[in-house]
Amino acid sequence: MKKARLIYNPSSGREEMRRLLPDVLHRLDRAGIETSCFATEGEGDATREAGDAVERGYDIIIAAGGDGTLNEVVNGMAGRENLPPLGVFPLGTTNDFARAMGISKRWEEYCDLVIENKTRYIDIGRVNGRHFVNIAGGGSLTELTYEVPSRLKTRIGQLAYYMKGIEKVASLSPTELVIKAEGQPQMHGEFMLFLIANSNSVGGFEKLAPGAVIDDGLFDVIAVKKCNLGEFLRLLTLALRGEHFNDPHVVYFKTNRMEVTSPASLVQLNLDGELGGELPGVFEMLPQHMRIFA
Ligand SMILES: Nc1ncnc2c1ncn2[C@@H]1O[C@H](COP(=O)(O)OP(=O)(O)OP(=O)(O)O)[C@@H](O)[C@H]1O
Repeated sequence: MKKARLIYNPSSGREEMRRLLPDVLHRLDRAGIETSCFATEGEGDATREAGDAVERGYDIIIAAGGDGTLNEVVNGMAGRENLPPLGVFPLGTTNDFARAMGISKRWEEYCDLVIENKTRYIDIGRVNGRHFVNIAGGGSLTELTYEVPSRLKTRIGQLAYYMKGIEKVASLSPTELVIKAEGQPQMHGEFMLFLIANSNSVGGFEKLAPGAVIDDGLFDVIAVKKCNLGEFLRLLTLALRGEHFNDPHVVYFKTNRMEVTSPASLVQLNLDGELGGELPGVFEMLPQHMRIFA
């Protein structure tokens, strides 16, 4: 009998997990996977619990929640020895990672993938001792994802992000950054924002980094140079269609290591949608560091 630890955030998305839990446990148990559960109560719980689950030798860890819960579980696991494969039940509002990996929202199908042990390797990003699976970024608009209150997301879903986005656009401003990336000339200038993508589904924009591959050992970096509000809004609409790469304000390249500093101001980092410290940051790749069921 295999042993699995299911770590779930009961507040994620539309709070579906409580309702699904008995059926999920029954399906896994019938297939020989004995699963115990842990419900998070707040920040840091999923990280602690995932670390414990690796140390206690569970054969499988499952993260059920949004991208924030997944990021916490990955942070509890990454860097440890003998990592078990990770399952991802997408129950959040956006579920960027699950979308990038083609993970089904139908829980029965996903349980069957876990039962059949279908796994693949994924790269993990690291900055200043913290990890991310999907995206790291900083600058204008990137603070949006962690400023939207969880209760609002439960009530109105994705719309909560759009509302906050409209509020934020009014206060767009550039930041002075120095970007040193492996294989690239150093850049020093004013930027609206920078994004370091590990997967190709970022902030609900599926075409923002279409070239990003989850197991190629490389980040896709997109930085937007200083521009005015009209130019920025135009870029956003181009990005929806994946047509932003030829815009003169966009810098795009691939790298496996990058250092970003902000000489003049404090710049917070967004890691998978959550607040992840601040610059300076050294972004490093842990190639094919983990296996996930997908
Ligand atoms: N029981 C709980 N009640 C309220 N918040 C919680 C609870 N457990 C964890 N959290 C917090 O929830 C956040 C993560 O939420 P998560 O990403 O899973 O869902 P979401 O916000 O609905 O989805 P998405 O990130 O896709 O928008 C973390 O900041 C964590 O601290």
